[in-house]
Amino acid sequence: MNLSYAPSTIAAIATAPGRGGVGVIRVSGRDLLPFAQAISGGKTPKPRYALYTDFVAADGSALDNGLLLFFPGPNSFTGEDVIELQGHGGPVVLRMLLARCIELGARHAEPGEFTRRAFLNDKMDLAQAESVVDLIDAASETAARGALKSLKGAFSGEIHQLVDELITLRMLVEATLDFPEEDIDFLKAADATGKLSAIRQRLSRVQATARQGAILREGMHVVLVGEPNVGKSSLMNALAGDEVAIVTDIAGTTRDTVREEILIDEVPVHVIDTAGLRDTDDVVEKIGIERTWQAVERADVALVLVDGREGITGSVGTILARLPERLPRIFVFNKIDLVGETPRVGDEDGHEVVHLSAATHAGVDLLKARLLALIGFQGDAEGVFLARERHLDAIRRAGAHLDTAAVEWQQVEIFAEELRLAQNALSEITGEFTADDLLGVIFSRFCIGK
Ligand SMILES: Nc1nc2c(c(=O)[nH]1)N(C=O)[C@@H](CNc1ccc(C(=O)N[C@@H](CCC(=O)O)C(=O)O)cc1)CN2
Ligand SMILES: Nc1nc2c(ncn2[C@@H]2O[C@H](COP(=O)(O)OP(=O)(O)OP(=O)(O)O)[C@@H](O)[C@H]2O)c(=O)[nH]1
Ligand SMILES: [Mg+2]
Repeated sequence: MNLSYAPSTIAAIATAPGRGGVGVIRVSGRDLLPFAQAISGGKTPKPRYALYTDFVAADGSALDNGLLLFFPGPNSFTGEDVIELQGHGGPVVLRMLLARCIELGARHAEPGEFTRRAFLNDKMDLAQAESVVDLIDAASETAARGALKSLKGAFSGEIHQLVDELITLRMLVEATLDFPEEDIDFLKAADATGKLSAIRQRLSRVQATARQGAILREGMHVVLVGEPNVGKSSLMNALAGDEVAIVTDIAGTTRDTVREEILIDEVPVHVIDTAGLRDTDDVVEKIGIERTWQAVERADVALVLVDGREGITGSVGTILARLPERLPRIFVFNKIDLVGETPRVGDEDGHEVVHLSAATHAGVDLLKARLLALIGFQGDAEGVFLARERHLDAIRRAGAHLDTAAVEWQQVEIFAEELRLAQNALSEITGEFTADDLLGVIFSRFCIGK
């Protein structure tokens, strides 16, 4: 498929670093039967059956014993011959086995190279290859189930269906290009715009599902900001359900940023507690406050905490002035227990507010629900397949081309061109229309051995 691709034999430890019951080395390449015979001391493995054997060094001495699996291509994970050595899971043993594989002519696999080969050999498309990593990295059960759906082709199937419908419509439109006099009547008779709008609607449904999937995968970064002593660390602990940050009544308790990943309804949320913002001469506190601003730069949502008894004061205004305009924020009126208020959410003076008590946890659930709503998570993860920002971007571009096509359909050449561009954008998702350098970026983010 790709001529620059030279299929040398690659090998890597496939199991996680460290000690484990069993450790697996994976080897992929062409014609690996001699390799299997060499490492097993002359045995011939039966394809796809476990062979219990010594793994032997060049001098015939045993390096380890374990199970050898031989998957002759194309019926393997990569589509090439694959050998698995399932040995004892110690780092030293595995290093010795890997060194032996290198001695037998393999080279160290690059990150993602096994999956890349699976992609290049048409064992899976690009969205499926990406879902392999997403499955491994899944932060929640729902995310893992969604990733497996994508791995099994649910997302790719939706995209292929859309592409097929686009191709059918394009054939119709391109055919009329040959008969310019009757083109518009012809397109009307064939209900080209009706077909286009059906495709647009299907795309919108896929987009909505993919968006939920991307949220499940990527989660959000929430930063807690406010003046000292308003209860940021207390809220951090309430969200985490654990004493992760130090709480005292001394202003300036938190000096460094404290991070914790929590799940809200299966959505991974990275919560960042920060040093309270004020003018100070304390050198350490100054550095802490600098870090607060750095965390703000990278956040998706800011929770601006205020003491509920004081509300949004002038010094809060100074903080707000420095928040990036793009950053969505929720004002948290904390310590309502001290004034006997009940928790509530709402819109006050154009600000989204939540009144709660970090100390008693009253209202913390309301805050969690607002956070999910803010990033557009709809709570129902049933049927969601995992997707990435890259996919959403491609879907958005395809949608924009379809929208232009719908407006310009009477200019048949533009109509045809916009349909073609929409199809290309969608094909980037499955990798039929993807530049090599993008593939490099995608696979380099895999771990070694995958
Ligand atoms: N031991 C082991 N476990 C593993 C993997 C592996 O590589 N080795 N996997 C690595 O990710 C995952 C499973 N993925 C796999 C995907 C395809 C094939 C395979 O042999 N496919 C052939 C035959 C299919 C069949 O018999 O139906 C093929 O596609 O032609 C194997 C593993 C998870 N568990
Ligand atoms: N009654 C009551 N006290 C609270 C509440 N939240 C925090 N506090 C108290 O307020 C004080 C300051 O809380 P922290 O969570 O350390 O405040 P902070 O914003 O992290 O402060 P710095 O780290 O100094 O910026 C502590 O004595 C907390 O027990 C609340 O909801 N109700
Ligand atoms: Mg604190």
